[in-house]
Amino acid sequence: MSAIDSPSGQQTKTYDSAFLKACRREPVPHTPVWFMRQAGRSLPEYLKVREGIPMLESCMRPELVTEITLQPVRRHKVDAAIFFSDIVVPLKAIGIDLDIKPGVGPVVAEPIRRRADLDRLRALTPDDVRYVTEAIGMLTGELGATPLIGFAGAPFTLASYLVEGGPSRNHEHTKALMYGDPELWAELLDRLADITAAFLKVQIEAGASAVQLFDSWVGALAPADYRRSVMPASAKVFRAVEGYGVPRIHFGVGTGELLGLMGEAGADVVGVDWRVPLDEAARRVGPGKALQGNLDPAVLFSTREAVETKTREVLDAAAGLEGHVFNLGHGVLPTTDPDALTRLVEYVHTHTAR
Ligand SMILES: Cc1c2[nH]c(c1CCC(=O)O)Cc1[nH]c(c(CCC(=O)O)c1C)Cc1[nH]c(c(CCC(=O)O)c1C)Cc1[nH]c(c(C)c1CCC(=O)O)C2
Repeated sequence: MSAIDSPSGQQTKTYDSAFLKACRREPVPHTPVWFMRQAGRSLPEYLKVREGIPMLESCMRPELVTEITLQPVRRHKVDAAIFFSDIVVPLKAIGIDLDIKPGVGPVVAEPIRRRADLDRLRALTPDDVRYVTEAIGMLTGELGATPLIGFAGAPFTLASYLVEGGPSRNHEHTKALMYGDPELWAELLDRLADITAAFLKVQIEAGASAVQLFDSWVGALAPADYRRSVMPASAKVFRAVEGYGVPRIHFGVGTGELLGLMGEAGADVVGVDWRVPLDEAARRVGPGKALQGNLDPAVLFSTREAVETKTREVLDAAAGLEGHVFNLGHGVLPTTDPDALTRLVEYVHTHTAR
């Protein structure tokens, strides 16, 4: 091993990567790109290694997690890897009876709706998720200078799965609890904040160099309800990991009206879906934060010309930003042509090279 490849040399190179620089709002050699759900069903090599292995089980096999996490980095040359896991993994790890049903999503056997149900949400310890620590150890060795993003589900989005018992369009049971028993709701979110913070800490201590908090379904709330009933718990998660100095990304869908508050909750980078142009998002978020986004994932089903036009629109809207991480406005759709993603990475890299 030469001096330049020594572990500390590698850490410096990771620190100086375009992705982490953009998160810190420093000048970058090119706009960094990664995709939410970049690992997964859009890749034939993913479908091959996952064959016959249930989703949650695959998250508990460090060698498989390492391989799946590396697949999109190899294929698309993205600027960051995202740890292959799921937002419900820490809940499973503390003993919640749940499964991820193909084509459906997480399904919880006994929903959490009463005070007595809270006892099932015990604290998460690193021992509960040793396979995560092990996988990240393997990954950081393989990734070289490419940063690894750790992640977790935010308290509201986790609560929605737990209270509804599965995916939900209207979140009616969740909102019924939030409006009808604010005290129980606050306790539920506080416990989830502690579990989420513990899960993120495990990932950072194992070597993740950024973290993303997915509050995918929080766009269902009005700003006043978000501020009162959700923001305290999400802010607790961000505070808990502040001292590590790793960038904290905060993402949700349909959050145009919440972008300012989501930044205020404690994020360094605010993720934006495709409904709000990035220059307008920057006005809503205010100074001092980088933005991530925001090409509509469905655009990738269109012609090459349309993809390039829509990509240029995103880059033009981001031109005045201090820090921009290019991403889709939500996850890669499962039937996306992987070559369209590879071309998109190359397009952004060449058209933003400085
Ligand atoms: C809401 C949510 C979940 N999980 C996640 C979120 C937040 C992100 C978002 O808003 O999309 C987060 C997640 N889930 C997965 C990742 C892996 C990393 C990556 O982005 O590449 C990440 C970051 C793997 C996965 N998680 C899941 C898959 C698909 C399962 C499979 O391949 O068999 C993958 C690759 C399962 C899952 N898990 C969940 C859903 C809705 C689904 C899809 C169900 C389906 O359509 O089959 C819950």
